[in-house]
Amino acid sequence: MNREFDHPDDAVEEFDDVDDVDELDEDFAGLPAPAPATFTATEGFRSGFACFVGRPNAGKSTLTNALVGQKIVITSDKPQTTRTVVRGIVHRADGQLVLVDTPGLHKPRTLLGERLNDLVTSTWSEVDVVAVCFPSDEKIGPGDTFLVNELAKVRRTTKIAIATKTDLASPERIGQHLLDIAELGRTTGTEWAEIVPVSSVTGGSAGQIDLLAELLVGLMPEGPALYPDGDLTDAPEEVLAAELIREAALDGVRDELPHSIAVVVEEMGLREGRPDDKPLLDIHANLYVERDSQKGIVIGHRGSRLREVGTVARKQIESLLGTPVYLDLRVKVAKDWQRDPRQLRKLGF
Ligand SMILES: Nc1nc2c(ncn2[C@@H]2O[C@H](COP(=O)(O)OP(=O)(O)OP(=O)(O)O)[C@@H](O)[C@H]2O)c(=O)[nH]1
Repeated sequence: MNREFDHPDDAVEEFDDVDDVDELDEDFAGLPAPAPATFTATEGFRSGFACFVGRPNAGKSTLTNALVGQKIVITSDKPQTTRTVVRGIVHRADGQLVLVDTPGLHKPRTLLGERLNDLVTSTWSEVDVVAVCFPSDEKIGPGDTFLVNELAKVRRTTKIAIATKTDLASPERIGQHLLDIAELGRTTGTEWAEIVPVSSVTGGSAGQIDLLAELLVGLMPEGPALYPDGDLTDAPEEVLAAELIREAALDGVRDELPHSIAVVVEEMGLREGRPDDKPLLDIHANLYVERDSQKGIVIGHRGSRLREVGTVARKQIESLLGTPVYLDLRVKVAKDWQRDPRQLRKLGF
């Protein structure tokens, strides 16, 4: 084994980038304060819950962020990145949409997989609309058919189909894809209320994100706003911070390692004794892996990788929460946590 990997704790101690904070104070303008809550119901105003489902990597999290207009859900090119149910809130003049982001439905191989699948199916019956995402650069496959068949059993919920990632496919391919989606609806007995092609990266009207928001709001029941103006998510800040750290840690790791990484924020609070105009948010987080060998990979040569992960995550957390952050990140081994009910509970599943 590489000797550097034997001293992960040195690496963790080296990771102390509080010095960066002064640098940051200068150009840190902060985010605008949230507007006061307005719960008054206007005639014709609609509000409700929608959730995106689809095979792993279908683009659900990216779509949630595009609709909300800010990154509140982590994304990655590793399948099955999404674990927690984070709600994004879309504010429009004609209504409010609360988006529930669910993990991808897949054949469970571990206890974690089973729990995630249960979470998905119970969400479907509680929301107003389920939107199934079918990536336009991939053919509809057995996984999609399995999912839509399962969804068909949830009778009352309105279903729509979204052809995601249209920027990655030719117009002909998109046309065929839309026909295939309609056909899948027929063979599974699912009535699509809408079939909408979108791209989350194209921007402007060509991406059709705004059109999707309008259609979704139109499918919601009439009712007052459910969340105050300006709220973009109701996920606790600890969860958002942990997710951003996990996202940074996932970048560049391969094989089974992505699934072995879990992050828990142990402590988070404003540092005492700081001047009002120079606050500092202390975050102490543990990054869990399943085996000793994985610890070395995450930490990297003399802690270089962990430092990089910490810096990327810290910047993302700062931009989301609007406060300079001191991030203390430690790597720990929770042996085979994906298969161990006690460990799963501890890690929040
Ligand atoms: N080109 C392009 N890439 C996209 C688009 N939407 C998502 N992606 C990419 O596709 C990959 C998967 O996107 P996610 O949003 O994480 O997918 P997901 O369905 O939430 O994935 P799980 O968490 O595994 O269920 C990421 O690399 C995204 O950047 C899109 O509209 N266009």
